[in-house]
Formats: sequence, structure tokens, C-alpha cells
Amino acid sequence: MRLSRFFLPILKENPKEAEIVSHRLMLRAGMIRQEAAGIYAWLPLGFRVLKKIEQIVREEQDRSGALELLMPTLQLADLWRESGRYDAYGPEMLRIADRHKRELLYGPTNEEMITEIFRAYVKSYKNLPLNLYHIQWKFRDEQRPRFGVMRGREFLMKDAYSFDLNEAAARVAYNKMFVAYLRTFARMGLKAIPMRAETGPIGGDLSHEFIVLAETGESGVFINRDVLDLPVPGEDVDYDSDLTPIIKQWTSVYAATEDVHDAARFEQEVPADKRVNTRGIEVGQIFYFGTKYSDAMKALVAGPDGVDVPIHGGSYGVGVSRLLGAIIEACHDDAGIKWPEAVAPFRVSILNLKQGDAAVDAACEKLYAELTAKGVDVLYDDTDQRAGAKFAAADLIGIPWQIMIGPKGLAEGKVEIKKRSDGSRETMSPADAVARLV
Ligand SMILES: Nc1ncnc2c1ncn2[C@@H]1O[C@H](COS(=O)(=O)NC(=O)[C@@H](N)CS)[C@@H](O)[C@H]1O
Repeated sequence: MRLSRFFLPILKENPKEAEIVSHRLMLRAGMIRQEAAGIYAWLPLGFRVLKKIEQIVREEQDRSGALELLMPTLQLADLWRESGRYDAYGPEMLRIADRHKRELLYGPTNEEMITEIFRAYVKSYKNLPLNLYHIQWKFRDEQRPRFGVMRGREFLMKDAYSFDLNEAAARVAYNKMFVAYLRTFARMGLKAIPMRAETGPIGGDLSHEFIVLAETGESGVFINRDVLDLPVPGEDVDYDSDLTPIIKQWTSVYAATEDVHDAARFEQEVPADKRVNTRGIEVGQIFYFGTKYSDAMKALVAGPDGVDVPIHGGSYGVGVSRLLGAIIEACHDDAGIKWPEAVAPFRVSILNLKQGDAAVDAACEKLYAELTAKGVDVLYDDTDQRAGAKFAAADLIGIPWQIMIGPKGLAEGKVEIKKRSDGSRETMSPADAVARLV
């Protein structure tokens, strides 16, 4: 992509409304634009990152055996009356009337709708286990939307729903999602720690939140720091094997949010030098809620003995749009964002330090063409800004690799590569730079 033809409305100043660094940097880097409280337009740079995050979530859901579909954002109020949540959900629910005065709502979550789809088709335990998921926009009319996309009103969520014959089978589904979440967040360069959690309006009696440590997080957390070094299952993990040893390993080291923290146990179990009390960002939450929805909505299957029984369900959410904020909170410095390579909007920034110099322009064009031809996502800063402004912009938007090309270096057949994550620099020939970055 040539920057001169891209749409990247970088802000020079820190927007005053931004209270936390991720909100500030997303606005300054021209990634999002607020259209209303808690409602954002995703500008090209931010949208590229959102799609990369979404794709990692999708790949790990698919690897676990979950099946992707897409449900609408609008839902009938009557569906929520069946489960009794229409009134219970409260002011967070955006209620809408259509031209025929039919009562609709903008879905904050989809337990009722997926249960309605399930019960319409599945009548026998032989069709189980089943895990259906989608990646869809949600609306929650939060009292205080804030921190940019971290707590929005319209936000993108992956929500998966499992259906099983009994509790034991439902826990197998739960464990698969637990492992899929460990892998998902690790692939984004995050350490997301699973912690026992309250179930709240979703319901049930078993839930884990996946929390990324960050000073600006909304959740207070208490952990044994050993949990930060536990191994994440590899991509060859066998989802049809018994996953309980992995779950046990990750849940036997103390990690709790403040609302379920057991101070006595923490003192007793965790050596003083391992105790960490900090804050964190909830990037995902998984729930087992048994027959809460299948009872209310008569989602029954005939069991092996032919008797109809309500299925045991679980739901599993990831805050896809929240993750941009969480990743920036975990990966930034004073100069700006430091995208992990897996989610970066581009892999390489080419910085032409003397636009208009024939030799430099030619070298940049050649490098741009070669890298692009090899499938590397390149943002070529071919604008006529001065070098200093190009350095600042490249550091702000956080592309993992920068290649600087100027007349002096080129005269010696050299370009300079800078690794954004640690600031390390190397000079080498353009050919070696291509070999390094392919
Ligand atoms: N207002 C919000 N803005 C951005 N992300 C949010 C917001 N509310 C929740 N999320 C994200 O969405 C994830 C799932 O939301 S949730 O309420 O915990 N779970 C559910 O809605 C269940 N139906 C799981 S399918 C959360 O872990 C969080 O990362």
C-alpha cells in the first residue's frame, strides 16, 4: 500500500477525551473515529487489525471443532420473553419497534436465538456434541461507555454456544473452549490468564474470565506469578483427547478476580514473592449454564433410552474489538503502538527519507515491488513529509519492521532495518533486507 494513496488520518495532538493510552493511540493513529458515545467507525488501519484478530479467533474456534454461522444483530423481543431475560436484562438492552410496531432488540448476546435455531432442527442425542459460533456486532447500552473500544456500546464479539446431552459432556465442550482460548490469546502476543468468575446475567454455575494484565484494566486481580509461565497448548493439541490435565494445570495456580478472591487462601497458598495484585482487562469469558435456556425454551433431545431431555449448554465469548485496546495496553511505548506481528496492519513500513531523489525513489520502488510480490504486507511511506515526521508516524502506528532508505546509506548499497518492538537496528543490502523480511 502506498501511504500517498491510503487513508490514514493521523492526529498530531493527544485527543483530550482519551483517558487511557490505548484509546489515545487508536485515535492518534487514525484507526477509529467516534460516531456516538461508545459507537465507532473503523477506519482502514484499525479495520485491518480488527480483521486479523477476528481471523485468529476464527482459526482457533475451527481447530476446536466449533462450526461458524452468522446470526442477525436484530432479535424478536418475544424470543427473550421465552427465557425471561427480556425484562431482567434491564436498561442495557436497546429495544426497537419496527414500522409494524413489532418489538425487536439489538442483540447484546445470542443464547436465546441459538437455542431457538437448535431446537428447530436437533431432536436426537445422536446429533451431539455441537458447538455453533459466530462473530457478530453486539449492542449493550452501557451506562458509562469509556476507554474507547474497551467498553463500547456497539462492539464485535465472537460468541460460541455448545449443546450436549449431559453435564459431563458439557464440561468436555467447556474444556475445549478453555484450551482454544489459551491458544487464541497467546497467538496475539497476549498472556491472558483464566480466572474463576461470577456468571452474572448469562447464568450458570461455572465460568472463567480470561484476563490480560494491565494497569488500566477494569478488573482487580490476584495471581500467583507462576501462572504467567504456564505452557500454552500447541497447534497439534488433540481436541478429542482428555483435556482435563491442561485445565487442571491452569486452574491449580492461584488466579482470581477481586469479586471471587479468597484472601486467606491466597496468603496460605502463594509464597509472598509470588503474590501479584494488579488489574486486568477481561478479553473473554466462558460459561457452563446447564439447562437454563433449554428448560425455558424446551430445547430437548431424545436420549439413548428414547426419553426427551433438555440439553446442557454453555456459551463462550471473546471481545474481538476490545482486543485491539487490550493489545495496545500490553504493547506500546512512548512513541506509540508496538503491534505483535500476528495482528499488525502491515508487516513492513518502507520509509523514503529523500522523496524525489531518483536513486532513493528507485530503490524504494524496487524494494516495495519485491516484498509485495512475495506476499509481504507493506506500507510504503512515499509522502513528501520530512524524515522526522515519517519516523514519528511509523513508530506511532506500530508496524513491526521499518526499512529506512536514504541517499547516504544507498551510496554504500545499504538500507537500515529497525525492529519496532525493541528498537534494534541493522544495516544491510536491500536484497538481504528482502530475505530477512519475507
Ligand atoms: N461493552 C463492551 N465493549 C467491548 N467488549 C465487551 C463489552 N462487553 C463485553 N465485551 C467483551 O465480550 C466478551 C464476552 O461478553 S460476556 O458478556 O462476558 N459473555 C457473553 O456475552 C456470553 N454470551 C458469551 S457468548 C467479554 O469477555 C468482553 O471481552
